[in-house]
Order: sequence, then C-alpha cells, then structure tokens
Amino acid sequence: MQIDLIKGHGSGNDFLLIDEISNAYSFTEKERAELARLLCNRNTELGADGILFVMKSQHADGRMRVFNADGSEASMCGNGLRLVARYICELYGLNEAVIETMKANLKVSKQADLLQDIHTYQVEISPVLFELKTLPLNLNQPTLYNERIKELSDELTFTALAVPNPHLITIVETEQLQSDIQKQLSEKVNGPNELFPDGVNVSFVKPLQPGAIYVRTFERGVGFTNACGTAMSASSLVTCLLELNEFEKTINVYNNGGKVQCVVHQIAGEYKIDLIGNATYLYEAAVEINLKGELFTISSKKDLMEQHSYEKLQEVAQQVITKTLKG
Ligand SMILES: N[C@@H](CCC[C@H](N)C(=O)O)C(=O)O
Repeated sequence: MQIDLIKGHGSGNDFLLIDEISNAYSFTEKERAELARLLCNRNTELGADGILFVMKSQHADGRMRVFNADGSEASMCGNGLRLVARYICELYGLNEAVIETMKANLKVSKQADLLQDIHTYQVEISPVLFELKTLPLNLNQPTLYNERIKELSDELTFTALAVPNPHLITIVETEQLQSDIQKQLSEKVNGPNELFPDGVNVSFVKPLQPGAIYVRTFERGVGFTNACGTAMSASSLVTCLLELNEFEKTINVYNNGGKVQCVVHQIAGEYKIDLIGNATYLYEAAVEINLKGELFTISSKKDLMEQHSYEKLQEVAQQVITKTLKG
C-alpha cells in the first residue's frame, strides 16, 4: 500500500499524521497497530512517538485516533490533538473546531503564535477523572491524592488521574529527577503488573517558580518522550490542587522538547484544562509499505521548513531548564 503522511510535533513529541478524510484508505484494526509499530520504529527513516489517524466524524469537524509506537491505542493525546486541530482547521478554513476523540468531543482553536512563525493551537483536555477504576489502578481505595504507593517508592507521593488516558504524577526535587527512579518505576508499572494492568503515563514534576513547572514523562507504549501533552495538563492540575499554582492562571510548562502553556479551570466541581502550544510540521512524505514483510520505502519527501522557527522557542526553554534545574 502507498500512504501519504505528514510528520509533525508538539513540543518535540512527534507523530505521523495520516489523513483518512481526503484519502480513500481503509485500514483494518490490525493494520493500524502494525503501521504504528513499523513506521514509528526509531531505527527506520521515519520513527515517531505515535500515529495520528485523522478521520471523518458524524458528530464533529473531524475525528482523531492515536496509536502509540508499540501499536497500542491511546484514548487521548494532547500534543497530537494540536496537530490534528491544525490539520482540520486548515483543511476546512476554520479558526476553531470540535474534534471527536475516543471518549470525548473536544474544542480546539487557533491561537496567536507563541513566537514568530510558530503555528499555535489550544486544545481542551477533558474529562478529568480521579476514580482509580478509570485508569485502572488496583488499590483498595477510591482515589489516590498525593499519597504513597508502597509497592513503588518509600519516598515519593503520587496522584492518579485520567484525562481520560491514565496518569501517575509525583512532585519531585532535582536530585530525584537526576536519579533513575523514574525509569525503574515506570518500567515496572508498564510491564506485566497487578497495580496498573493497562500501564500508565508516569510524570515527574518539578515546580520552578509560581506559574512555571518542568515535567518529564515516561509514556505508556513509548518510553521517555520529549513531552506529553496530557501529562503536562494533568501535572498542571495537580500543582493547582497542591496550591503550588493557581486555577485560571497561565502555567508555563517546560519540557525537554520546549514549552507549552496550561490553564486549569474548575467549573461546578469539575476540572478541565486548556493546553496551548505549537503544532509544527516537519515534512510530508509518500511511503510504499509492505506490512507482511515489515518493510517500507520512502518514495518522496518534502521538508516543510517550519522547524527553524520552533528551535528559537526550544533554545529559550532549554536556558530556563538549565538555569533552574542544573543550578
Ligand atoms: N503524548 C501524548 C499521549 C499519548 C498517549 C499515551 N502514550 C498513552 O498511552 O496514554 C500526549 O501528548 O498526550
């Protein structure tokens, strides 16, 4: 089969976007998973954290399905949704749209460029669920809010929430970021284990100053990524609940791929988060794929010349991270 795709990123969390609206592809479920494993493999010429399938929707302007690099399907993807938001808005000439995701129809909108020539989009992160059965997390209690999990660590305290993909968040000191605790703990909860039978995205969060945090995430189905949009949103909410940040105020969220902004809303006892950041295209490519042989070749590739503008934001973000984390 031949597929046209766009490679893009949100905060360096990179995806292959496949348009099933304008192209008459018809993938089976098995093929979607196989495509993700084959094309996202970092040892190939493409490589990515996941695939975004952009589809028609009966109820919204478009629909997103996201597959992790290991072929598993995720219910949500914040950085990926910004890319899909851009794609749908540009396809139909819109400034705002509604995108159907696995568990919710979410509002997205075009925003002023974060920095010159950086395409910027805001996406809604909701619903937010704290019931452990929604992740699922098998503990004998209904929720987990800033508490220890004895099987995981004697020193760290965790909050568990689904937005609606599952997240485990802990606030840490610089030394804990520098140690390999996050890797060990994340591999444990993402391998065969009784606590998190479906795995979980694990974020270490370091408050930098009021209104600014650093987040590093080990993503379920991928491993460490430059950034995870839903994780940064969930982390922002947790810092508001812990009174390290304020509801309704912009939080700058630094990550290894750059920076995004989050605003956490509390409306009638429910939470929702605005995630604002780049939607940068790297290149478009046509790919000839032999799924049975687990092979593909790239028949054409065109650089979309957007990364240079993004690198300026990345430089500034790196300076902040280096100054505040490394002293
Ligand atoms: N990077 C994404 C989240 C992708 C899905 C995640 N790995 C999962 O399995 O839940 C984001 O930006 O939110």
